[in-house]
Amino acid sequence: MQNLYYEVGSLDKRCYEKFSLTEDLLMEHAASNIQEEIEKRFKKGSSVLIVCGSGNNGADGIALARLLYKKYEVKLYIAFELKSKMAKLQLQRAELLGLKTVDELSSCDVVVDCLFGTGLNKDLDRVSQELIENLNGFDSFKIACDIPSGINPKGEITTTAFFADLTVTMGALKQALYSDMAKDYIGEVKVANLGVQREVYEIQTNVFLLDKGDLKLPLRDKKDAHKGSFGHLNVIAGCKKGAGVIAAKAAFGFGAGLVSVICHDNIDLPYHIMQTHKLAQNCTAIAIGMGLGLYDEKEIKEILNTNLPMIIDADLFHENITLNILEKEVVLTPHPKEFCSLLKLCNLADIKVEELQRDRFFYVKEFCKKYPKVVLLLKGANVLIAQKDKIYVNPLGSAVLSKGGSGDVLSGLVGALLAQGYSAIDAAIHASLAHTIAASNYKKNNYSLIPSDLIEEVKKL
Ligand SMILES: NC(=O)C1=CN([C@@H]2O[C@H](COP(=O)(O)OP(=O)(O)OC[C@H]3O[C@@H](n4cnc5c(N)ncnc54)[C@H](OP(=O)(O)O)[C@@H]3O)[C@@H](O)[C@H]2O)[C@@H](O)CC1
Ligand SMILES: [K+]
Repeated sequence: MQNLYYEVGSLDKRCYEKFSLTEDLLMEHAASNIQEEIEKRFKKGSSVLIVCGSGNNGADGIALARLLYKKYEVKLYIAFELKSKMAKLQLQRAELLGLKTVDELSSCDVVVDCLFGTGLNKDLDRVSQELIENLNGFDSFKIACDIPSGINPKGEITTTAFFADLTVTMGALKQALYSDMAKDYIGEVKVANLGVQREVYEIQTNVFLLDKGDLKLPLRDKKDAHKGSFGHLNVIAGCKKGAGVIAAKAAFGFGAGLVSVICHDNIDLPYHIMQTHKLAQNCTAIAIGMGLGLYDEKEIKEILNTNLPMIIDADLFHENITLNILEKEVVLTPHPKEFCSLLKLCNLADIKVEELQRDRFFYVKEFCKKYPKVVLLLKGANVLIAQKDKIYVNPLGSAVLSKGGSGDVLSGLVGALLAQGYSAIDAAIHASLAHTIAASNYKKNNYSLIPSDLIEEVKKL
């Protein structure tokens, strides 16, 4: 798990004040980290186009040009009149070496984007957009300095952005790199050490980036065990019964000792999954909402009123009945449209999906401020999992999962972990990790996954 920051300007400032490091020194490290990445990948003499803007992102680029000069064929392109004091100083240093700037863009082995970094404070004008689109058209290895130009501090892309193969980000990971919109643009992400180790540079944060190593599987280490030791999940199947059946199968494959589906019609279930008409006496967790459709209000109210661990999904995000349980530690797993509906039900916001996607972190924080016990898992290209003031970002998802039924598998996985005694936040985190890692292990064409494939991959984690 790594720390994420909305802004790092204050961390840079802390370096100057607390460790007596200068801006110049930090910038030298920023540039030399990109130099290292280029030297690892490209042999001497390769051509490197460095495109610089007017601020300190541009200054990083000019410093990089100086570091590469003579070993590589450096083409330094200054796109705008330099404004920052450091950019002017870096250009002076480069010119003293004899390094000349170029007036035209031409395709090179490497393109380094140093147009805008964390200082992007307005929409790109036409000139900047065309410049970025031009660079995107080059068949070069593309490196973004700090953040691909065009992504603003919220992670929003209002017009266009640089398509990086590699982003070398300075000092610490920025939250903006992990918005859904940024996902296609950042490429591989490396953090540059700016003169002190990350442990020293970074301060306490409430936003975290999950990685594969964080996954805790429900492995059974106890030898003296029986099926009751691993809980009993009750899945409430609604009108679209298939959703409940998929969730039940996923839960069984992810370690729940017993799984029952509550359904009033006869359904086709594998022999190891039971069908009942009411909650089992020994039920340890409930999964409800997927495929619910029309329902008997009294029955659903009774189920929601139990104090058992619960995962709530899909149709219930459109129902007032859900408001009654938001003071409890339940797991909610909405996709963006369902979350918009929930925000409206809670009187928090009346927004469209596009607005939510522009500022997912903000709306998740607002919701969790109002309902601090709830664990919210907001689906998306990067899943956000939040409780109270903490947000965990799972960036491991991929388009393989963009299929009907994937969400029902996730509900089953969360339910399985709740049934086995995981806390609500741990169940959401580890189910989401298992779900996304399983999908990334799927070897067939990325359009072909069906829920049973996903469950098979979960079994092999
Ligand atoms: N601080 C440190 O210690 C370290 C900082 N480091 C580096 O500094 C970077 C931050 O530098 P920064 O703050 O100078 O901002 P930057 O991203 O260069 O952009 C600002 C310039 O762009 C302009 N501009 C903005 N939007 C625009 C638009 N849409 N269209 C056109 N112009 C626009 C804006 O113009 P203005 O608003 O002034 O009119 C201003 O001139 C950071 O990402 C990292 O790479 C590292 O070296 C590590 C040490
Ligand atoms: K950049």
